[in-house]
Amino acid sequence: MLIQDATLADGRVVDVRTKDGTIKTVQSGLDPQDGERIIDADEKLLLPGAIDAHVHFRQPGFEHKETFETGSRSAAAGGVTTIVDQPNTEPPTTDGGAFDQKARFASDSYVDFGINGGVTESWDPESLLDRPLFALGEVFLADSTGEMGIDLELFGEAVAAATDRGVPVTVHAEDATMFDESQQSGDAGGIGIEANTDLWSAYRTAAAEEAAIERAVSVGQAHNAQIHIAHTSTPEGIDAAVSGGATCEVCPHHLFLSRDDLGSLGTFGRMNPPLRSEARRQAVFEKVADGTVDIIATDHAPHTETEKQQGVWDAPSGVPGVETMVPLLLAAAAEGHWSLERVRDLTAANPASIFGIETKGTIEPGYDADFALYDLSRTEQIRGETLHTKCTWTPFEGMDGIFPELTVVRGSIVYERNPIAPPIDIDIDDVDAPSERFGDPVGQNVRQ
Ligand SMILES: NC(=O)N[C@@H](CC(=O)O)C(=O)O
Ligand SMILES: [Zn+2]
Ligand SMILES: [Zn+2]
Repeated sequence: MLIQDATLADGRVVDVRTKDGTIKTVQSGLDPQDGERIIDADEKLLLPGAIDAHVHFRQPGFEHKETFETGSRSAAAGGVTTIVDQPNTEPPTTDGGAFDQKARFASDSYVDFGINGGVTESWDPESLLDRPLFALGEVFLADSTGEMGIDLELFGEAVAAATDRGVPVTVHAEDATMFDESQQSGDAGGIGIEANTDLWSAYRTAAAEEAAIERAVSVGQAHNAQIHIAHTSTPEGIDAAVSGGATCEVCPHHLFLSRDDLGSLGTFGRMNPPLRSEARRQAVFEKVADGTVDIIATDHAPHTETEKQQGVWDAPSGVPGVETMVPLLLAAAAEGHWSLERVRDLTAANPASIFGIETKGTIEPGYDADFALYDLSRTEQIRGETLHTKCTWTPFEGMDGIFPELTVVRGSIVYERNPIAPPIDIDIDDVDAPSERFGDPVGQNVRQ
């Protein structure tokens, strides 16, 4: 494949030649070779495929919410070429057998994947850590979907066991003893968007996140472990992670939404950790823009609309996001909030280097040919009904996004927005949405 005249995040306009799934050459003025597929990028933006280090694709156990097939199509259509699945499935990924079973399901994936292992009282560290885990995590220090919360003693044992094997640990850091129970007697409102979900934000306090992060990083330091704090939602939490020697991630919902949005989102804005005050959101945004935060990951946590149509205390926690992460970040870049290089680093280069995925995250010779092409002049409004996840809704409905035209995984086109030759059985005049096409599910485990 030869991609001609692509603009990289640093502004260089280059040709990119791939061969056998790998980037061969990056320079301008390359001549096409016999039989080579040529893609004219027309100076559109070519980003390394995003690595979303935090998704819940729900398989096995909750296939009505998502599967590797549907979740990875959503990833591909959002410019994400590697996803990392979390362990709160059924069975939970807490032993070698459960890991192997999940790995078989994951072979349906359109994009590359990593599989995390989880910790519960009944986990089997021997067999689990024997498998090619992406990371141990997310290790839940408080209950979230799946009720896998554990105490600090078990956390310490888990960190020690993972570190022995050179495996990084990702942490869901909230301290349930610091939740504000008094909120439970507040006016809960109705169901779904009528629910008073601000109570959820008031209940799972910012202080509970900061305290749990402080504890997690100190356990990490005691064991000389590699700790990554998942979905930090507060500036205090980010500072605690960074000063404690951990890396941290921020999710698009904590970057673009706040408690001020809960009036219209209701339970569709309930997740863990919860949405924070607008002032905290802005401070988190600043820390992403200035490079304090290491990565953006989505915590893509689909639940059906029916499941969300409950009261504030009964609806499940979590929102989808794998398809809208890069589009939202690029739209914000187009508005001048951060550079394209920042987007590239937060979504590709940094996750690759933090988790030691040596062949991904960079458009340079020798790396995997994972990338996506974007037309920065084509901002559109995000619509839940056009996304490819099983989840029919998005908390980002109506917000600006810049979606990819083309997504490539190890040299294979997995998603094409406006195929140059439309499929013959579709009359292009009959479709009002842009036509699009998926390639084959070529996904492989990034750890062998
Ligand atoms: N974030 C959430 O609110 N929910 C996640 C679990 C998690 O990441 O805590 C889910 O699996 O639904
Ligand atoms: Zn979590
Ligand atoms: Zn999660």
